Amino acid sequence: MYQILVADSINAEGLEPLLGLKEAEIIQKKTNDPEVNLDQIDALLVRSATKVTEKLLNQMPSLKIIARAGVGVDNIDVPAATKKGIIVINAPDGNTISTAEHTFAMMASLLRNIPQAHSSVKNKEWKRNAFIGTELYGKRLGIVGMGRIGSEIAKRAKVFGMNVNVFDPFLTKERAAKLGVESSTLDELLVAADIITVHTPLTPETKGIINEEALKKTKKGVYLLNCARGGIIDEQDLATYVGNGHVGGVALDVFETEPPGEHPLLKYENVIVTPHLGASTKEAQLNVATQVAKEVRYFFEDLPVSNSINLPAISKDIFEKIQPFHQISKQIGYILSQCVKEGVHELSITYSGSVTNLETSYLTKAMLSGFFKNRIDVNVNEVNALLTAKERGITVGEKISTDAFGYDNCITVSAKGEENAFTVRGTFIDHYGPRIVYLNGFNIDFLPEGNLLYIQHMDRPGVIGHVGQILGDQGINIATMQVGRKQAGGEAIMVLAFDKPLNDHALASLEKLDEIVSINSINL
Ligand SMILES: NC(=O)c1ccc[n+]([C@@H]2O[C@H](COP(=O)([O-])OP(=O)(O)OC[C@H]3O[C@@H](n4cnc5c(N)ncnc54)[C@H](O)[C@@H]3O)[C@@H](O)[C@H]2O)c1
Ligand SMILES: O=C(O)[C@H](O)COP(=O)(O)O
Repeated sequence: MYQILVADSINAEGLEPLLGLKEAEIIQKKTNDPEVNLDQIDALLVRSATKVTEKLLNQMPSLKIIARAGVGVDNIDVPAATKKGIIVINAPDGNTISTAEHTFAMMASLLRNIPQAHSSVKNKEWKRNAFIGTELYGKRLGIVGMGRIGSEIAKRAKVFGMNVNVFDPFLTKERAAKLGVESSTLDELLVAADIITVHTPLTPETKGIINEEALKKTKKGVYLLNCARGGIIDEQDLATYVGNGHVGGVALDVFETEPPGEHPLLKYENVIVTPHLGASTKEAQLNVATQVAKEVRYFFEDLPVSNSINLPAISKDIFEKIQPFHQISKQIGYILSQCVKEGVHELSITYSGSVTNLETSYLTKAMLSGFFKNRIDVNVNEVNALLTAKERGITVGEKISTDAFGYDNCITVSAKGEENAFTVRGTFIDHYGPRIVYLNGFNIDFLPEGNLLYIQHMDRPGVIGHVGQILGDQGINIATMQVGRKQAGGEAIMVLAFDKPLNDHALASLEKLDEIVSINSINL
C-alpha cells in the first residue's frame, strides 16, 4: 500500500488521478503531525509552505517521490533528495497565467494607488487629489527572467502600449525578436526601465540580483515588483531606497520569510503587498494539483514522468522502446556487481547496433543502479546513479561502437577493479527476450534471470558430470545449463540455473572439485 502524504493545501479535485492508483492511501496532514508515520511515506506532495529539508528527508527512508504542486522548488533540498535517489517533480506551467495576471494586477494597482485609495474610501474619505497615478502606456518595463511568466507579462505589456526590455542570459535573440522585446544587459535594463519586475527562480545567482549596487543605477522614481521569490530583490537594500525616496513604489507578493512579520518595507505607504497569491486562483490550483497527481500516479505505475527536476524527461513512446534495454542494462550491472568481488574504479559501457538510436545515458544509469544494488547501503536509481559513482571514485565511460557481434544490438560493460577486469555483454532479441552472450572472455548464451551459478573451470572430461553428481546428491535440481569455452582443453565456463538459491554446503562441495577455477552465485 503506497502512503501518499499531502502536506500542504492542494486542490482536492486535482488530486483525483491519485484515487485511480490501486493500493494507495492519501493522508492529508502536516509533516510534523504526530499521527503521521514519516518513515512509511512513499510520496510527499507540497506547495511552498512545507520546507523539505535534509533533516526531514532523513526521517523518510521510504520516500520515493516529492511532488511540488507549483513551480518553485526552492523549499525543497533537491541535492539531498537526489543523493537519496528521490525523484523531485513540479508542475511547471499550471500557474503561469495566474501569476502573470497577478503581477499585472499588482503593477496597475501600484501605479494607480488602488490599494491605498480603496482603504481611504472604506474609511469614509474621498481624497481624489491624493491618489494621482501614472499611466502604464508608453512606459518602459524591465523584465528580469524571461521564462514562462516573464514572457506572458511581456505579451500583456505590449498590449498596454509599453516598451519592454528584458534581461535573461538564457534567452536567444530569435525568441526575443519573436516576443517583440529588446534583449538587454542587466545594467542597460536598470538604467532604462521605469518599472522593473523579476521572474527568475531563486538561485545563488539570482539571490540579491537587485541589490544596493543595482538600485543606485535605476531611474529616480522607479517602480519595482517581486512576484517571484523573496530575496531576488534584496529587501534591506530596497527598504533603504524606498526610505530615501529614490524608489517610487514597490509591489511584493513574496518575502524572504513568509509571513514577513515586522518588516522594514511594510511601513511605507507606497509599498503594496499580497500574501504570496500569484498562483492562488481556482484554475491554477486545479491545474497544478492535476499535473502532479497524474505524474505521481505514472511514477507508481512505472510509467515515465515528464516534469522531473532531477531526472531527464523521457516520452512514453521512447520509454516503451527503451524498457527492454533498461532491464538488461540493470541485469548486466547486477551480474558484474556479484562477479567482481573487489573494489571497482572504472565501469565502461559500449553500446552497439540498434540500441545506439536510444537515450543511452538512461541505460547507463540503469546499469549503475544494478551494479550498486546490494553493494552499497543506498537505494541507487536513475536519479542518483551518476552522483553515487562519482562519490565512490568510479569513472563511468560511455562509448558507441558499430560492431554488434552479429546481434541486432549489444550492451557491453567492463568493470576494472584493483587486480582484475570483468566484462559482460548482453543483447535483447525481439520475441525472445534478454540474453547474456559474453561473460569474462567467453561466448555463452543464457537468460539473466533467477538463481544462477557461474563456474569457471578447466575443460576436462567429466567436469560437468562431477558438478551434476554433487548437486544431485544434495537433491538440487538444475533447471538449465549453458557452457562455453575458448579452446578445447583450456579454460571453460558453465552457467547453471536453479529453481531456488544454492545453499552454502553445495557451494563448498563444488569448490573442492579439482577442475574448478572459480564459482560465483548470481541472484537476479
Ligand atoms: N508568486 C507566485 O505565486 C509564483 C507563482 C509561480 C512562480 N513563481 C516564481 O516565479 C519563478 C519563475 O517562474 P517561471 O514559470 O517563469 O519559470 P521559468 O523557468 O519558465 O523562467 C525562469 C527564467 O529565469 C531565467 N533566469 C535564470 N537565471 C537567471 C539569471 N541569473 N538572470 C536572469 N534570468 C535568469 C531563466 O533563463 C528562465 O527563462 C519561479 O521560479 C517561482 O519561484 C511565483
Ligand atoms: O512557485 C510557485 O509555484 C508559486 O510560488 C506558488 O506557490 P504556492 O503553491 O505556495 O502558492
